[in-house]
Amino acid sequence: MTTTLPDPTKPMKIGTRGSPLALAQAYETRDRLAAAFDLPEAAFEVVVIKTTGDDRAMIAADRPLKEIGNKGLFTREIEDQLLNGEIDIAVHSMKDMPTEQPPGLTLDCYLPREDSRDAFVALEMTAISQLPEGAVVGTSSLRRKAQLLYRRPDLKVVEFRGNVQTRLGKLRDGVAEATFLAMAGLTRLGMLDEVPHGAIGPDDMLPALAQGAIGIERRSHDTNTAEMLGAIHDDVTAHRLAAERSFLATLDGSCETPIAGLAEIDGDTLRLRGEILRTDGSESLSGEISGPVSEGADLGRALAQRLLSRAGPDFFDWG
Ligand SMILES: NCc1[nH]cc(CCC(=O)O)c1CC(=O)O
Repeated sequence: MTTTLPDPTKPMKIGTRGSPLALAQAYETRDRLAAAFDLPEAAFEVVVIKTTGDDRAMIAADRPLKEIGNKGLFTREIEDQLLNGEIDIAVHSMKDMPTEQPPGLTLDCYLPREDSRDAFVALEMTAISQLPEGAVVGTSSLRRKAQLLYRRPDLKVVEFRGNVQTRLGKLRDGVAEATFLAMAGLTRLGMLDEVPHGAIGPDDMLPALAQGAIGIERRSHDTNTAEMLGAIHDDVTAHRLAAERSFLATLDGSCETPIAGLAEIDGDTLRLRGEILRTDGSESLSGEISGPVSEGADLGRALAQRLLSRAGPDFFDWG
């Protein structure tokens, strides 16, 4: 395929956070674009942008994410640079993306989705069921905490953040006996072999909506870039995310609310499973819906409304 870069005299600027996982996602995007258009690496520049979510003081290790108010926490500064024209595209983990984009920006390009499952990470165990009575588990995810306590009310959950090495260090130091990571993150970092883990299938625990998917955002009027992104866009991922993100949007959730779900496609049929929980894990409501692949967004809304109608008036009192 041939294309003109937004400005053929300058590299196309790919904006991303600076974490190892974010960089791996940006390089994957660059490599797919380079391959699709037979361009050299030098035709692209990866631009690292610091976000509020990367600010260590803001995100003190023991401060729960929900206190900080996380909608857009990892995206706002990147979107500002995109609107300013400092970068041409922004690469995001879809699981961290608010369900609506700011005016002027469009997010409709998805790379083929990686493994959507969670990984149970522990030094000598491979599944939640192996945790001894009363064990301590580290996670900062409200969803994982609620799902875990719903299954195992005997466990104790402590705040746990940091990169993969930091977390493994904490396990070795005995801060917790186990933690969770996304399989997609471990895979993209090439760390599946060095991190002891067991994959958690969706029948045992549903992942976060959009987990494992990368989305690429652009300026809405930048038709040249839109055309380029079309070459690396994955339609199957888009259909799955249409269902998952409309489910999430109807529940008005974000990555840090106890909502889980997964859409899968078999032939012409899309099957969406979803779960909402109380933060303390005392109650869980789950359900599923199936229908034509092309009606994913309607299915997501319908499943969300079904769960909402079953939830008591104070179910969403997430404090
Ligand atoms: N909320 C942080 C975050 N956002 C995306 C991923 C992993 C990669 C992905 O799900 O695409 C992670 C870390 C984790 O959950 O282990």
